[in-house]
Amino acid sequence: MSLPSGYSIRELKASDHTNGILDVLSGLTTVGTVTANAFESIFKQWSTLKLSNGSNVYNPLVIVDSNGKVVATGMVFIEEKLIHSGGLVGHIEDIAVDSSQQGKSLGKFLIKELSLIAKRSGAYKVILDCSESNVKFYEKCGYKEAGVEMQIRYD
Ligand SMILES: CC(=O)SCCNC(=O)CCNC(=O)[C@H](O)C(C)(C)COP(=O)(O)OP(=O)(O)OC[C@H]1O[C@@H](n2cnc3c(N)ncnc32)[C@H](O)[C@@H]1OP(=O)(O)O
Repeated sequence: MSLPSGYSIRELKASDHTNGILDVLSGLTTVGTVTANAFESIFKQWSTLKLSNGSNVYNPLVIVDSNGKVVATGMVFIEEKLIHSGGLVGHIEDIAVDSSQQGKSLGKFLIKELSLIAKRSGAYKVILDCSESNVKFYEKCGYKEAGVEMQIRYD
């Protein structure tokens, strides 16, 4: 599977603050105020954290169009556990494809790349939470329903 012509995938950069990523994420949920300083500080924190095996904990990716504008984004966060002999679990988070770019397999490509990062980092599984309306999409990406999400909110 490859990206459509004109699109490319890469790791998030500190300079992506002004590159459309926050607009893309607003198609997923409320983004709120993220100043350039806050973006840089979060980016630095994500870039710094490492697992015991040296792999990155945070792995944010973006897909950009031929003008370099972010049109899709998502990340896999790798959790280091005590169980499963110090096993690693990937958590797919904050997946969003710009509304004008949906249906071009960008989301599927992004999930494939994020899942591969988790596998290469040593994860024994990758999990995610999604709405009922996105179940079919994740099934097309090879994921299967397992368990029920529970939450308590403080916002
Ligand atoms: C862990 C999380 O972050 S969950 C939150 C996911 N994000 C959102 O809901 C934000 C808004 N939605 C989006 O950003 C996008 O619609 C996404 C990420 C859900 C899908 O991205 P797209 O690039 O549009 O999907 P893509 O074109 O790769 O679709 C892959 C396949 O899934 C199918 N598909 C995509 N979305 C859906 C859906 N909601 N229901 C059923 N099938 C779907 C496509 O038809 C395609 O099928 P095919 O391979 O047989 O042709």
